[in-house]
Amino acid sequence: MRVTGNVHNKTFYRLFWHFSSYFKQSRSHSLIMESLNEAKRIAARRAIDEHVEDNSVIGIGSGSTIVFAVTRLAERVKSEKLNVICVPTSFQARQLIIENKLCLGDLETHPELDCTVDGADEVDRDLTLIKGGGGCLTQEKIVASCAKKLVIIADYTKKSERLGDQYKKGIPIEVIPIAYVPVSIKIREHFGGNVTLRMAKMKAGPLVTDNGNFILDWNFPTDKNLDWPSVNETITMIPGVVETGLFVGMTSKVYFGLPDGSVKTTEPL
Ligand SMILES: O=C(CO)[C@H](O)[C@H](O)COP(=O)(O)O
Repeated sequence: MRVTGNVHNKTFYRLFWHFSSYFKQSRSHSLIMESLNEAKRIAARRAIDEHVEDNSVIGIGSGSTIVFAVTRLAERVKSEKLNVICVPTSFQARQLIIENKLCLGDLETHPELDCTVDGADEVDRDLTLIKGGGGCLTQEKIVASCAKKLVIIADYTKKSERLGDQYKKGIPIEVIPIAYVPVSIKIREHFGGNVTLRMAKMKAGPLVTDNGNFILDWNFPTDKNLDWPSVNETITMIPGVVETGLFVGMTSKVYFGLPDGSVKTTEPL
């Protein structure tokens, strides 16, 4: 009887320890998520308040941070009765614009935009960006290239000195499906590093972009001092490459939401 009692006690304490460490971990995970979401929200809000005015055409980026920007934009359009046309950079952005009852435009009717607001996966000290973590880089770059300003909104984890310091998933590159192997080989031979085909989640096979293409993620060598403008140019010239997630010399201003509830802004020198 005593032996059985001890066994029960041990099992009980093991289970107790297991569940309490599980709850501690998931509590700290949700605290981090809350802090990141709050940082995204304040950055998005400031950017929309400072860059959107009546009668403007705004590019709407993709990702999780842009959701906060669209929410704020919808609030302002409603309360201030603003006339704003929104040009999406992805299917997700299009849905956000429609769900928030904003006015949907496109590049055929509005080829010149006042401003594009978008997120980023990483922003280095020169405001060179890695974008495309969500697979929407090509339309994001096209829309940004048509705007007078590209305003980036991000939480504090996206800020880095050099690309690759924070974002470890590599540089996304959109490719025509038949070309994914030769493009991967050429990038590896030219610059080194590792190139992987991005796979879909909840669907067998590769991820297919809004444009019907594939995404390669290039984990570039971090021990070399890569010159991003020339890297971008070289990769873009490889037949089969549609666009890279490297945004060089395009950023007008970055809004970083910080953990203390403030927003740090950075502009090109
Ligand atoms: O480039 C993007 C999508 O292709 C996003 O802007 C980037 O991935 C940032 O996303 P999030 O706001 O979720 O951090």
